[in-house]
Amino acid sequence: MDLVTAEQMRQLDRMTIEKLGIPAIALMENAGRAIAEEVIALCRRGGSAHGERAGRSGSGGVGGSGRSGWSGSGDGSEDGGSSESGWSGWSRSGESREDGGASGNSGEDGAGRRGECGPGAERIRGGNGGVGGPAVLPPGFAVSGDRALTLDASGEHWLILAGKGNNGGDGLAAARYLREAGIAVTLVYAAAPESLAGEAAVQRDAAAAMGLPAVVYGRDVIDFAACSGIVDALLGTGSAGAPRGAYAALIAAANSSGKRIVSADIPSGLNADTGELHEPCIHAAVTVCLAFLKRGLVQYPGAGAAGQVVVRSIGIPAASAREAGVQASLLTPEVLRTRLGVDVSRRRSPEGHKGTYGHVLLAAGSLAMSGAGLLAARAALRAGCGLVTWALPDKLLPYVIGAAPEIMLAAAGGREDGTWNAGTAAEVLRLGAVRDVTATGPGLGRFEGDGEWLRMLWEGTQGPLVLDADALNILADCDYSAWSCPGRPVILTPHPGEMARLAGLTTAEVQRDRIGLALAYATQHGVVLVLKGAHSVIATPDGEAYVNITGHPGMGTGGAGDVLTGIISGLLAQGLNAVQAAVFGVYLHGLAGERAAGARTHPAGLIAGDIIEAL
Ligand SMILES: NC(=O)C1=CN([C@@H]2O[C@H](COP(=O)(O)OP(=O)(O)OC[C@H]3O[C@@H](n4cnc5c(N)ncnc54)[C@H](OP(=O)(O)O)[C@@H]3O)[C@@H](O)[C@H]2O)[C@@H](O)CC1
Ligand SMILES: Nc1ncnc2c1ncn2[C@@H]1O[C@H](COP(=O)(O)OP(=O)(O)O)[C@@H](O)[C@H]1O
Ligand SMILES: [K+]
Repeated sequence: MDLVTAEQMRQLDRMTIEKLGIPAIALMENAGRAIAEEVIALCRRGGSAHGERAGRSGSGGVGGSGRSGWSGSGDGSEDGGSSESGWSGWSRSGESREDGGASGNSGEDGAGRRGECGPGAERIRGGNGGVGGPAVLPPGFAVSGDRALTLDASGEHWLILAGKGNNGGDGLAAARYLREAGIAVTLVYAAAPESLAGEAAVQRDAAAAMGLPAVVYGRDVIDFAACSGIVDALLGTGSAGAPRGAYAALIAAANSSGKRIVSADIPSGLNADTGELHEPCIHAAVTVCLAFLKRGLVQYPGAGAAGQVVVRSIGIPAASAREAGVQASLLTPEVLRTRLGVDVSRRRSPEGHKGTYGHVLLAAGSLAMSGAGLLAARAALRAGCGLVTWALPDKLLPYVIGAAPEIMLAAAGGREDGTWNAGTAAEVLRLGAVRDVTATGPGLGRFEGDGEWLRMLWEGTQGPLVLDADALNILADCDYSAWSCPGRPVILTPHPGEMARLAGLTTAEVQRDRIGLALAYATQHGVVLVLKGAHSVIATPDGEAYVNITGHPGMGTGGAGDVLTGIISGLLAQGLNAVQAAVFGVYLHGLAGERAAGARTHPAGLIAGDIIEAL
């Protein structure tokens, strides 16, 4: 599933309108219809404002998954839902929605019988809901109605907050479909209706011609208390900066009404590219994202304001995304399989032996932080590599003998107090020369001459090099652009604090636009970059980015990152290339974290070792 910026979205609109000749008003009609269908689906579910949002962030409950409420229907992308890798949160429009969903325009019931359960079909065939329970219909002729746009006996009354741009136009189109579905609507114009132009003005006139009641902010009384839900069509991808004037007032009133809010495209007040929340910003129960997923909807804090995100097709071909230079994707098993060529089933050859699956050299740990090395080494083995050698300071070795009997230990020298020193570089290089991957950083600590130590590894390591934790802090203190590079891949796995040091920014600046920063850093420095944290971003040297949504807040626990280093290294040893290993490693790490959190009495009890055991 592609992730677009507002500018890319404008380009995709233009390409569709100019190259395919699809009129802009047709796209707006599709948008309006999609929004209306999702409102109706929400009404059917009967979700309360807070109930829906609890689903989205349902990670706090016992066994909850951090993405349990995501149900993007995946139109406009190549991704179908797949549960085989625990990806049950996403489902393709109309294929497997459990809610009788919006998108299920097929008149298909939960058992997959076509044409038998849609309200239209029931009426035409005389109904089957009478005394005695559901009748078994004979096979044969059937007709189904437009179930996605039908809501019987609704008693619903929705306010449609409309801005004066195309986002407002989408909302006005949705209002007509809602009215058709039997839902009472009142249009609330943020600006004088006469100020609307283009397609939005066409929608205004169509709504007026249908006799939809309308009020105007600043002129009329707006009764939020009387409505049952709100469509937020104030600001979309054309918004700039914090909402002003009437827009700000309407957003604040909508939020404080406590009513269910369905946002058109993005919650008004959200930066569509970065996920930054302006003040005020709509807090939606559902966001009906049009055509392509906007980057801001997957980056926090924006991801927290969007509620359940549903991506709906409006007639812009999915394939045009690559043509428009879109280089970011949501990480799904489908992307792993098709775009990255990863065997997500992790098949093993029946003839395979430990030599088949590669050998990791891990240079990590020191007396006070030996656990970091142990976690990374064990995680590499659990990721499936054949052998792990853990290089560590001589003085540490006696203390870890037997801690994990599967791991081979190699004393690398170091100081009397069990820490590393610059002189160990030659030994680490010697050990690494006959292994498939070298990883370093967890529990490494800082030491005199560590910059030169890392330079020797950087320039001398022939296989893939994974740097985490203190190795990143060392790197941040070096001008490594001057270091020679033997042409092997480097994977950096910073958390936001480490990223801030690497990029010379504050942590807040790092978090402001994680996708943009990760892409810029990876391409500038020629590295694969894993920017960790909720919705980790993986960026490649050739300018692709992947956003991972597996994981759990319970993973905010010491050592969870060391486990990731081990997993990525273990996958590299098995022959995955650097991008595959980084992306799949992050995905598996998150999945294991979810499983581990689910296995605890409370997810807060999760510790890093649990993630390893859940691999
Ligand atoms: N074919 C198409 O075109 C398709 C379009 N689509 C839909 O269009 C949306 C994009 O529409 P858009 O480009 O018209 O911009 P939009 O988000 O409505 O906002 C612009 C208006 O807001 C105003 N405004 C801006 N910032 C503001 C602020 N801070 N505070 C207050 N006001 C502010 C600005 O006012 P101005 O600055 O000009 O005075 C202007 O009037 C997109 O998200 C999707 O929903 C899709 O359906 C696909 C097909
Ligand atoms: N809220 C969250 N959702 C998903 N993953 C998370 C969350 N919080 C932390 N993680 C993951 O846990 C790991 C923590 O890594 P890090 O901060 O380096 O820990 P440490 O340095 O203690 O090993 C990262 O992979 C991060 O993406
Ligand atoms: K909006």
